Amino acid sequence: MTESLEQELKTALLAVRQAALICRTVQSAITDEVLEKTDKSPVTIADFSSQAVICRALNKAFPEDPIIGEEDAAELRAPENQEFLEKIVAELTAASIQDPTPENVCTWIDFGGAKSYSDRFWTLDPIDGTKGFLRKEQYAVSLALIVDGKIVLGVLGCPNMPFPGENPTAGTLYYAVAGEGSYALPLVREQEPKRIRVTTTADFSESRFCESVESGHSSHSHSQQLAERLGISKEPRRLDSQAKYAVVAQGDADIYMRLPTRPGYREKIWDHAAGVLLVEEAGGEVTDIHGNPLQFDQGYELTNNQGVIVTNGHLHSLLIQSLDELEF
Ligand SMILES: Nc1ncnc2c1ncn2[C@@H]1O[C@H](COP(=O)(O)O)[C@@H](OP(=O)(O)O)[C@H]1O
Ligand SMILES: [Mg+2]
Ligand SMILES: [Mg+2]
Ligand SMILES: [Mg+2]
Repeated sequence: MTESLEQELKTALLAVRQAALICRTVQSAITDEVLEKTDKSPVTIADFSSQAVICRALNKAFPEDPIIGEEDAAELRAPENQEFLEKIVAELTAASIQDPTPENVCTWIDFGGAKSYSDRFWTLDPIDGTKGFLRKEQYAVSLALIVDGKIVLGVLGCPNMPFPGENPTAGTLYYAVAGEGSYALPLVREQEPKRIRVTTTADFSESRFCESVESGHSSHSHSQQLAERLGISKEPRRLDSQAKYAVVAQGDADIYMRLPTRPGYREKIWDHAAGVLLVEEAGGEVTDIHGNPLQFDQGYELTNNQGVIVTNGHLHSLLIQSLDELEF
């Protein structure tokens, strides 16, 4: 292990595990506790609880490090959302988090309020795939450390991804360190991590791809066109969140396509950073739809990139070539 990142990895694994277990408790209990954000997307008690727990832990261990997180506490501070905030306090109390007063909870969430690039920062998606979370399907708690524009550490907590040999509800905790490979372990307990690797599939006719459940996040019509051109006949696997990166990293699919639904949308760094390192360290390749590397040194968005293409490496250049012929 890169000696200098040992403490970072330990802190990140502990925090993501704790947050993912809180999310699981909330998911099993609620269906309707949703706030609507200004962009109309949903956010739940679990999103806020997860961000609070992880930012609190990071701030304690690395007080100098900025955190670019998806959520902020502005709406929680509004008087009409006091009851909602109290529910977050109750979840954190039940999880034995120390001193979760309403004020502290808002402060912890807002530790994740950095917006711009710096030489060393964390990026956090407290629940990636909130829509999947609400459907009781896949979602992920995603945390990555970026140093000099390079992702050096990524942790992905996936409470609904089965770990081989464990009870299907055990969930999986994935992590990768730059230069050290990608690993999986059960979410519920300490165990020797298992190295994961991408497939060696080199033929599109034998390949399987995955994509978003939400056609508003990734164009299903374009991926279908592309699959026809390339002779991909297997049905796509549709699942929410960065669990798709994990699926490619552990060899359960060969490709993950995220094809733009509208030209102006820019991907958010917290939707990708941990997943990208997980796939790269498992031997795969990640670029945008033009074949350019994703640039994590632009702030909270991938300003210079459009869409995302993830493969086992063998299929990458042909896929990018075929994409060039489609209109976006
Ligand atoms: N038009 C769009 N194109 C691509 N991604 C989008 C999008 N609108 C929202 N998203 C992102 O899609 C993420 C979910 O990805 P997926 O569809 O793969 O599950 C959301 O993360 P959150 O659920 O954290 O808000 C959100 O950031
Ligand atoms: Mg969201
Ligand atoms: Mg997300
Ligand atoms: Mg999110």
